[in-house]
Amino acid sequence: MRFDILTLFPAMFQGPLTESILKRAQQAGRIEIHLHDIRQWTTDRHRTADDTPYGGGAGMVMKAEPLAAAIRAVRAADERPGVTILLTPDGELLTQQIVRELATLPRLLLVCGHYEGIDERVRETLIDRELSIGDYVLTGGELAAMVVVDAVARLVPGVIDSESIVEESHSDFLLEYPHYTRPAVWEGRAVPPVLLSGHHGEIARWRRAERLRRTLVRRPDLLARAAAAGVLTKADLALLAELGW
Ligand SMILES: Nc1nonc1C(=O)NCc1ccc(Cl)cc1
Repeated sequence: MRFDILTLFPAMFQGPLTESILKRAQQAGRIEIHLHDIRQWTTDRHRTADDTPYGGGAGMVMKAEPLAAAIRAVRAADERPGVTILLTPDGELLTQQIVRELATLPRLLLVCGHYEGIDERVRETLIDRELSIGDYVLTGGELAAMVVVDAVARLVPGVIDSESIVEESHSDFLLEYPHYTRPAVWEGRAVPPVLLSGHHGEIARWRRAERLRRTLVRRPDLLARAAAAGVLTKADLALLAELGW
């Protein structure tokens, strides 16, 4: 899978995309990440990528010409079809469902907005989808783009071991079960005995029950979505009834 990131601050991506899992995934050729500095497509001496807003008001707006030229040039750089996404607070809220959908694409172009916004005419003509990583405002779209790359790349085959993807939380709307490792007792707190029992069926039932209980307590909204999606079994519903759901 190929990721193209269009940004005014390519240097911000050193670190998250050049370390650990994403670094290994790139070295293994599972994913490609190309960074593009939007200023490369400015045409004036001052390399102007933003300007004051029509109608007045504070802040600056990203100019249409350089951004549009950058998007068109980057799209043309690879024949694989891609979806062009703007990261912005007023986009569709990113969920694991959307991440899974994006991970099936051959290519993603991520446009990192900045300042007060980008010229609306670029959004109308060149942006396919607008995504937000949450209801808060960042200084720009770069961190959001890193989040999208991280979440999507980890679902690309071969990037992480496939069994941990199957079990992961939010894959079926439910939160994760609690995890433990050695020592068996830490500061007087013992690991739940069932996990040391070797009874794999009981362990699986305990873990499922913990996922349901935690989701009920922490994210009842997700539980409702799980029910609506039909991913709760009769045993789940019976247990949830005991928990008062
Ligand atoms: N929350 C978020 N989820 O995705 N992006 C954000 C975010 O705050 N971006 C800052 C920002 C600011 C201006 C423009 Cl034009 C675009 C993006």
